Amino acid sequence: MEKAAVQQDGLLIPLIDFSKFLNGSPSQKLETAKAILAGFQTAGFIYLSNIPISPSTVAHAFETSAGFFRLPDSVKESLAWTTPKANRGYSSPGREKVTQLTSAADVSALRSSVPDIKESFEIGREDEPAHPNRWPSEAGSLPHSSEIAGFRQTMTSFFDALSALHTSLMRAIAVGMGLPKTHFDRFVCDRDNTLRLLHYPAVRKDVFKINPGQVRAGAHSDYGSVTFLFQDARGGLQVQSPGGGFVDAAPIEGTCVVNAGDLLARWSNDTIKSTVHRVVEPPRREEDGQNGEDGEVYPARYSIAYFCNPNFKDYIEAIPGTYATEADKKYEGINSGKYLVQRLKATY
Ligand SMILES: O=C(O)CCC(=O)C(=O)O
Ligand SMILES: [Fe+2]
Repeated sequence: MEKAAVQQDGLLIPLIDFSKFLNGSPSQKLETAKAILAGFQTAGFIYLSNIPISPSTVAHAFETSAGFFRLPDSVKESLAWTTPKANRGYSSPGREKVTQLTSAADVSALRSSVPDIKESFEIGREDEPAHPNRWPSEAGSLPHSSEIAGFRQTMTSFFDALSALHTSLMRAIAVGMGLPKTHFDRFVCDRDNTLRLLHYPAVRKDVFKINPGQVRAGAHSDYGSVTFLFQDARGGLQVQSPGGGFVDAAPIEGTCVVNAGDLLARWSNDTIKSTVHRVVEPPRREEDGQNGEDGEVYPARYSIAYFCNPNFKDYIEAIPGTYATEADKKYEGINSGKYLVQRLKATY
């Protein structure tokens, strides 16, 4: 029986040992697949332990990501995110504004706009000539070369490992639904996924007091099929409970969080949930205020998300078994790529 990773206010997010789906007995495989599907159907979120990506690989990806975000702003800006279709490159929405809060004018500007306090870098699949990734130069002669050594290699191999994990997870969902294990293989083979490095800079604690609406990442649901999310030990991720409040989805070492996105909800005829989540300041800890360890500032938080999608060229209509008759289908079929570009256009 799996454990609960989160259990509060009617939200139960299961913690599932993925190795039992990959390497277990036939009955363990089936039971695990059913638990995964049930987690997506009820919470829209699960935690997976024992994924076939080693903790040292994940740690190395985090170190490499931190090196990227230490690059001079001018270098990062030269790699700026361009278009929803390409969906690759660097974004720094509202960063200066929120971390250098000095004047009353700044405060009121912040009140009215409340930008997310985050910067991100998006990486797509490499074999897409129309939209090349925006890699920083790793030339040894550059002043920042030590920050960025091996960046491209590290991120492309992390992308590859996650795309294999995506295929395995979709197999678990297929088995959970009583479909042939490889049902979704043909929908994920193009690897039209996005690896997003996220950095939430250190921020003064009073920013959150002055503006109660301030968050590190605003409430949203993801767009695609599933998202794999690796978070550091800071905390701050919250998931909406059935009652509408937000519940902490605390980091659990050695796990990754996986959530279903809007396109999978639609694809599943709403049998799977795409649940709203956000990132706020870290939860208050016992030691806060006693030894003044963290002082006036919340330390930086890093996370890495891998957004998975059905192949952009694919036509997405209700998965077999999620409807009894044609009249039960809640949505028209839709092209995956078109749907996702529409959604991205609305955010950027
Ligand atoms: O950083 C996180 O923990 C969550 C990020 C997220 O939800 C997103 O980028 O869609
Ligand atoms: Fe998200």
